[in-house]
Amino acid sequence: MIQDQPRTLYDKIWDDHLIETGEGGDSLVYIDRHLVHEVTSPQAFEGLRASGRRVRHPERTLAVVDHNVPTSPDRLLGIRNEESRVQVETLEANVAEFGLEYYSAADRRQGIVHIIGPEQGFTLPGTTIVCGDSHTSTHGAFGALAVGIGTSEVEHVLATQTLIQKKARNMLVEVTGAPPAGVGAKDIILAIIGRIGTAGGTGHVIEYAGEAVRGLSMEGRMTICNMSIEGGARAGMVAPDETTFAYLKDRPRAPKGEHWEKAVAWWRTLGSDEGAHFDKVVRLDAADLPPIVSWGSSPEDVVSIDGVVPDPDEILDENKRLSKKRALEYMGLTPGTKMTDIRLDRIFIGSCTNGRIEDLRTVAKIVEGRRIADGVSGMIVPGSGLVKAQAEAEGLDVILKGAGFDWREPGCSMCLGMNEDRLSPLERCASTSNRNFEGRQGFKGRTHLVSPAMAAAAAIAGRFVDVRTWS
Ligand SMILES: CC(C)[C@H](C(=O)O)[C@@H](O)C(=O)O
Ligand code: SF4
Repeated sequence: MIQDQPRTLYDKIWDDHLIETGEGGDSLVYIDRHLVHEVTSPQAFEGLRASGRRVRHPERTLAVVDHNVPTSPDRLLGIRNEESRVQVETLEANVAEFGLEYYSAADRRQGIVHIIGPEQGFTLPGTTIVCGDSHTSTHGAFGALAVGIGTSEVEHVLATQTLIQKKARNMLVEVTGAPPAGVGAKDIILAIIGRIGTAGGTGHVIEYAGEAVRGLSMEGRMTICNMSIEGGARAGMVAPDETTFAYLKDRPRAPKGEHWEKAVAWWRTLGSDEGAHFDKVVRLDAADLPPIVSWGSSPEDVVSIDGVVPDPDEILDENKRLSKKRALEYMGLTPGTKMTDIRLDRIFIGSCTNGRIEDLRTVAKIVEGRRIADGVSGMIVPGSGLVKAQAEAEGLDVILKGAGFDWREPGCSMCLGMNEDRLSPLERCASTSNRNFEGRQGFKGRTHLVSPAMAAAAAIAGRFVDVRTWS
């Protein structure tokens, strides 16, 4: 390791955690934090049991239920769906057996795994964080190296607190300018994925930089890093700064007193050095970025709100043309249709992409004193119990319910419909989540990925609208 070479944020965290590199580049990396949820952990715990192992560092592990929990007000009475109930009960038995800290559905700190980590100060700059979940990239917003892992790797981390990885390449996404009113983090990341495609970040860790990223709150940075995986990247990161420190200060698991001062001093050194090498660089100007809406069944299928449904016949590559044609068919859309003419049946506001307090404030501001359009139903699922409590303390729930939204308990919910929150076949939904795959929100359901502002305005108008000019 040549220390005087300029290094990126990713290089620095990698070097700090590297234990050993073997043949072919396989490296053993130390893992500081491990988040666990009910979907990807059962076989991992089973593996530990089978080999008679314990969890190496229970204090570095935090477990929560999120994917399978109902979001209805009566959810503590029990889970009706057998599969979901078994998954939750299995996690509960495992955390008890292995002595892990766990937030159950009855705990007000419970929520989506990628929302509770930052909220508790479990997610910290300069750390390595893993979770058996692809959207672990969210935590990179804090200047952490956060990667999603598979179930066998979950077992490996539980048993050893290490992980085998190959070092990825460095990619810089620089977002200049300040976005116009009504345009935010979600539009920025959708635009980036639209530009680079779902494979654009393959083999890379993306660092997001530039004025527009610096200007974002931690919530906005999390939204961007969250969807790095949708752009194919291993992880996404933002160098920590004053915004990061202000967010983390006094969080339950953040360092305190003298330790805090020392930590901040170290965190300040983590940013990429001047002249550090990036293997790939992408630049985007946010200054004239329009609100972005997805039209197809991949997060790269995006278009400006003032655009039209694209015509796949114009695509030269045959495979791509056929796949985009199929996407349009699935979505029930015709090329040339103005995006603002697309009518909606459902609105879903939530998920680890946009289920945080800032998102709910944005929505409340837009819908205050108005009503959801006739024939449209809207559901708001706070990302965690603490987000919900904060929203209620601010009176947002009253505004949202007053507008006709269903105000739910926290969880992943209709982001992927592992609980009973699902679209019916052919229902069209404006969703603040991150994936618009076929069937993602319910069999034959049609998902359009949008920002919280767009979802709110679309709920009122009953169709997509240009939130820059809509009032
Ligand atoms: C269930 C889980 C493994 C999955 C993921 O890894 O991302 C889910 O969170 C998702 O968003 O599709
Ligand atoms: S909210 Fe959606 S994307 Fe996030 S962890 Fe849950 S299912 Fe995955």
